Amino acid sequence: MLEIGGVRVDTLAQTYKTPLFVYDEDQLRSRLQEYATFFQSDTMETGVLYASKAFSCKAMLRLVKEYGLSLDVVSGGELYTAKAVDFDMSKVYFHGNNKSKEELEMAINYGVGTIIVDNLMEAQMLHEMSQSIDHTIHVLLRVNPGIDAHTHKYIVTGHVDSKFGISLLQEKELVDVIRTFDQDEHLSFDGLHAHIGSQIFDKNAFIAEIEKMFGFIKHLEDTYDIHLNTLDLGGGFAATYTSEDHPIPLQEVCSTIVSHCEKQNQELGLSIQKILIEPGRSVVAEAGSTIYTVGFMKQTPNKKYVFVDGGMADNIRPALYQAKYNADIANKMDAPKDTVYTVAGKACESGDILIEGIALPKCEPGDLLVTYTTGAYGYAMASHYNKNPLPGVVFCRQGKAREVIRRESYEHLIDLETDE
Ligand SMILES: Cc1ncc(COP(=O)(O)O)c(C=O)c1O
Ligand SMILES: N[C@@H](CCCC[NH3+])C(=O)O
Repeated sequence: MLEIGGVRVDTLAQTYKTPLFVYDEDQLRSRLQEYATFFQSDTMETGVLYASKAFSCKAMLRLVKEYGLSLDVVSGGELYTAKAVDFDMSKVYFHGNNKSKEELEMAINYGVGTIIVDNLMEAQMLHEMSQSIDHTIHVLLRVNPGIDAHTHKYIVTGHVDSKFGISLLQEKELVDVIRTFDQDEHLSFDGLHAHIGSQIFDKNAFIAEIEKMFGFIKHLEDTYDIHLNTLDLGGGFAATYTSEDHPIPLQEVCSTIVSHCEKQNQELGLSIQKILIEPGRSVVAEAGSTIYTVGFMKQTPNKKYVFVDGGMADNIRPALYQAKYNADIANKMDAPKDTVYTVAGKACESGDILIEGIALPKCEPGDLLVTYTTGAYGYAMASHYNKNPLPGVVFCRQGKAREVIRRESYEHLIDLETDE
C-alpha cells in the first residue's frame, strides 16, 4: 500500500473520499526552504515570490509565510486569500493583464506592496486612483521580452504578440508608461518584470531572458536617462511529471540566474539592486498527488479503459496541454505492471483522458489509482463540469493527515442558486 507523508492511501480514501488531492507536507516545506536558501546573492537583494495561481489556499499560504517568501497574486480572490492568513501585504505582488478597478482599489486598501502593471491603460487608471492614497505603492512594469522558451505553445507567454505585458519593440509606449509613474508621488516605479513561459527545462532560456532584460535596462539608461533598481524574471521552472522530464536542479537554476544577473550588472555598469523570481509549479507540483477510485473497465477494439471517479474536472492539464502523468495502483504497489490501460475520467467528454497507454497491475473496481505531480494547476484549475463537487485537499506529514480544503457536497453545488 502506497503511503503519502506517512499516511496510507486507503486510509485517506476511506476518511476523506475520492477524488482527493493529497500533499506531502514535508516535500512542500523542503521546496520552500530550498528556494529561500538557494536564491541568494552577495551583491544584490533577492526575493522569491510564490506564484499562488499554481495552488492557493490558506494552509499553503501559511507555509509560504512561515518560510519567509513573498507572494504573487493575480486576482481579487488570490489577494483575499492572502489577506485571510494575514500575509504581510508589503510582500505581496499583484499581477494581471486586466485588473478591474475594484481589484486595484482592493489592493490599495489592503496596502499591497507592489503592483505589476501590464499595460498603458492600467498605468493611467492606477495613476488616477493613486491621488487618493496616502502611502507609496511600488510598481513594476511587465514587458514582453520576445523570448521563445520552447515549451507548449499555450503556455509560452514571451512571444511578441502575447497578451501579457508591453513588447520591448514598443519602446515609445513603454517609455510613456514609465513617465506616467515618474510624475506620481504615490507610485514608486522600481523596474521591469518579464515571464517567458512555464515548464521550462532549458536554462539557456533564462540566460537569454536575463541578457535581453539587462540589455534593455542599459538602453533605457543610455537613451532616456531612466534608472531602474528591480528586475523580476518571472517563474517557469519545470517539474518532473514522468520519467521523460529532467528539470534543471533547483540549486543550479537559482545559482545560474543569480550569477548571470551579477555578471550583467557588472559588465554593463548597471546598478540593479534587487532581483525577483516567481516560481509556482516547481514549488507545489511534485508534492501533490490525486487519489481516485477505480470504477468500471471497458475493452474497445483497440483499447483497455480503466475509469476513475474524477478526471478533467480535477485535472484539465491532459486535455488542455496534452500533459503527461504517471500513476500507480496504490493498493497493488508490488504487483507486476502487466496490463496497458487508458485511464479515463467520468466527464461527458471524449477528451477526458488522464493517461493514454500506461502499464499498471490488472485493475479491479475499488482499486485506488494515484496520479502523481498534480500539486500545481490541478485543484487551482478544477471545475464543476457535469456538476461534480470539487474534491477535498489534505496535507500529510509524519503519519498524520489534516484536511486543508473540505470536499464539496451536493448542497454546496446549489448553494448560490436562487428559486427565482
Ligand atoms: C507572471 C507569472 N509569474 C509566475 C508564473 C508561475 O509560473 P510557473 O508555475 O511556471 O513557475 C506564471 C505562470 O506561468 C506567470 O504568468
Ligand atoms: N496553467 C498552466 C500554466 C500557466 C501558468 C500561468 N501563467 C499549467 O497548468 O501548466
